[in-house]
Amino acid sequence: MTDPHLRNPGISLDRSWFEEITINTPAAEARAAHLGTSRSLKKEWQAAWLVNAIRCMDLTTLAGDDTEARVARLCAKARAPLADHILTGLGLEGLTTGAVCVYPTMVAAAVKALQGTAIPVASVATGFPAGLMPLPLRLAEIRYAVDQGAAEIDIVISRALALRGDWAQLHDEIAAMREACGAAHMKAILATGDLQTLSNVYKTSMVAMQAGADFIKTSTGKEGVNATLPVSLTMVRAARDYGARTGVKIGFKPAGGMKTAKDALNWQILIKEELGTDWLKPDLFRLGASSMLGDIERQLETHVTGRYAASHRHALA
Ligand SMILES: O=C[C@H](O)COP(=O)(O)O
Repeated sequence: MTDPHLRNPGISLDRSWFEEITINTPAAEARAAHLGTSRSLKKEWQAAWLVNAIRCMDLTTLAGDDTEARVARLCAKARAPLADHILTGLGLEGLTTGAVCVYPTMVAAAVKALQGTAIPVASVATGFPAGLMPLPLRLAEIRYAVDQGAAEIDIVISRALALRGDWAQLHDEIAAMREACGAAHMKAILATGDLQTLSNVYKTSMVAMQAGADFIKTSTGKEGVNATLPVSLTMVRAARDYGARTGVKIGFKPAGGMKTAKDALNWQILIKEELGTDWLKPDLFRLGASSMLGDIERQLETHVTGRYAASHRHALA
């Protein structure tokens, strides 16, 4: 993240901010469906929004067979996300992704591969993706990733605490994680596919922000259901409510299962309509995705050349 001042100091747990809240699921679903159809973007605007999606992308690899060589290739893509002729055709230079996101043991390789750039390395931590490790080990993993050079830490919350409404312990855990992050910005992954209701999503979002999360993030990419628009709407409204009470701007990161340029547009429309254009920058918005860049690159190539490109030409990410 480029602006070190954009931090959320957090506050003590205050249940009155969320305890009485219930989210009307059909209304949230209807609003989300409307967002996807409400705008038809003109070609130039569409290209500009797709370029912005790249700027805001946490280009991710989180696979059991990750290697330093794969991470190095991913970092090369983060440095130069579009082929030269597309970049030139768009009249751009110096475009990079928002960050690269990897497992803790891959942070050093990513830092090395990104030397000489301002691209931050984000690391998942705290027993990603399930988070089912003793708290001291989860905190030690954060410190390890920071020590390796991660500038951003994507923690996972304890779903069991959220599901049984143990907000005090959830707040304490997340606050301890925030402290372990030190200067690294903290994104709190709620794993919303595990949280059962949108009301739980709202409450958990609020507790994570009260505990000091700089960003709230939907999913690990490993739950049965990952980023959806109704869940995202619920989370950004919680972020808006937290901002109205505290004056602190919280970032939002949808992640998991987003693969298309259309997804990139839909989520940006959601952010613009709910939080405003101020949020459409890497300090406050990230798209977490391992396989969305290829489709965006194809769409931008079509825009520049007027011809549709075959998918094999943009194989990585
Ligand atoms: O944080 C990012 C997600 O893990 C990426 O999920 P994905 O592989 O479904 O794009």
